[in-house]
Amino acid sequence: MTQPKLVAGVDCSTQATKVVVCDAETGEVLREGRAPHPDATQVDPAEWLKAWQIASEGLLDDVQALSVGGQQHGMVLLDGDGSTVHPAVLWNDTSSADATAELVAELGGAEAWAEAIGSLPVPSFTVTKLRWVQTAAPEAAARAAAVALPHDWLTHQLAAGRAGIGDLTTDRGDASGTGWWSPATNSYRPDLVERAFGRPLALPRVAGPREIVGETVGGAVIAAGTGDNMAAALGLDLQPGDVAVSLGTSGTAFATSTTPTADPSGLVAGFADATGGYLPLVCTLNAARVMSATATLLGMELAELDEAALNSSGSDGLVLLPYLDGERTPDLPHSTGLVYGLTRATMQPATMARAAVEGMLCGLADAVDALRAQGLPVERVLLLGGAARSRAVQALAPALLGAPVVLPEPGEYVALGAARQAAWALSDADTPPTWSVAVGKPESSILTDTEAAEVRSRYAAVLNGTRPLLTQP
Ligand SMILES: Nc1ncnc2c1ncn2[C@@H]1O[C@H](COP(=O)(O)OP(=O)(O)O)[C@@H](O)[C@H]1O
Ligand SMILES: O=C(CO)[C@@H](O)[C@H](O)COP(=O)(O)O
Repeated sequence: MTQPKLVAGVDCSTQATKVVVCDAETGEVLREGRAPHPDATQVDPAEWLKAWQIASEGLLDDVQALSVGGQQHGMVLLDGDGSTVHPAVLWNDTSSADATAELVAELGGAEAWAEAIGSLPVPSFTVTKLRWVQTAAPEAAARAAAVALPHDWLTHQLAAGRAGIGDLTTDRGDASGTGWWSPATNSYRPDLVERAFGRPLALPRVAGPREIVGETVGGAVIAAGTGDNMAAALGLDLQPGDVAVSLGTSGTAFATSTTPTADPSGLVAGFADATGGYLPLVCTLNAARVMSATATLLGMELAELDEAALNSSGSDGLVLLPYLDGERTPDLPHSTGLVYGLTRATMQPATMARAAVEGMLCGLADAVDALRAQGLPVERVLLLGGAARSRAVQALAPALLGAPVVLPEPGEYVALGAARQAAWALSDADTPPTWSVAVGKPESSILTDTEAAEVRSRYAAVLNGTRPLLTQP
């Protein structure tokens, strides 16, 4: 019997590195590993390499191809020898809020940015971090010769025999989150790097969707890799009419598109995908960790919080704005969380648990509405990420998101998408291999449409009523 060809996919995301090894033909997952990352918004990239070594230990011997999906936007600054000159500044670090405002104004406002790169930069975007580092760490900035993203950097470490920063590679999907690459024209805007940083920097070459960009010391070929959301879209085989809602560290809502978007409101980022198309996406800074932080506050395990939220009779007017790490959508980088509506009746652990889950989902419901406003059809929502395992989330999501919800069987869809890209690179086909994705039904809904509309309208009223407070540094 012939042995199946094996491919590996890596997800170097915010909280952990995850590795899956799959049958290249069917996508069946044969082995998995994971290792945590430090809990910080600025991280030495060497930590990702360590996590990769632990997560992939003993998994890769007979693997023929691999690919890296990575958290988007993180700024990795390198000197001429390829050494890092500053800790990587991650997508959820909001230090560049003032730099963002400066850059947006300098280019001529939101419309000008939407036209230039398909997105309005918020502090997550790498371009704003380039401006910020000039004043926050001028010595490091002075030594920088190249800028890369987390997946570019890890790919560079895994590729044997690369000569230096001139050999760095990226892909369309991840490049579209930098703020200096245009999905509509498929090209870099080096002028925007110079505007932000005051001088040019070497940029990774943008590889094609099924290109091989190197080889590991073990002889496995390395595919282009991509941003984590683009990899998840590939892992889910997202089709027109599908919207993925991912509840990991970030909350994201995204859909595939054959045409680029350019939303000057800044709600929808006009990203590219990993297949040659586009991936309009809305991202919040606060998702799964809203639930874990609320569990800590209430002295509960995550499973107890989930049970309490599910069995609560309702939030009874208690609203939790979940902006625990500041917020990106809505664009409120200086905001903090807020609880409104406390009475003796609502000041109960179960009501608080319910309000936390509802608050997190209301942010994502606004995200799905923003995609609708860009003309994207929302025929069904595929719910994924760590917090999609929560029964309360599953039971509240359909009514709050206003769409039928399906649950892809639990899995690491970013790593799976990266593995599918690796299998594609290994083949000589024009399209990625067909891997089936089994979907199941979520818990039964516990909110009527009328109740969901009330929850969302209270959330909007508290947000709008407190906006002046939430915008203050
Ligand atoms: N049953 C659950 N209910 C709520 N949150 C969960 C559950 N299981 C895992 N999580 C949370 O999911 C998060 C990890 O999700 P993941 O999608 O892997 O994130 P990331 O890709 O950003 O690292 C953690 O914050 C974890 O606490
Ligand atoms: O910034 C974005 C999307 O634009 C985030 O989605 C990051 O890509 C991090 O993702 P997770 O670690 O939460 O998966």
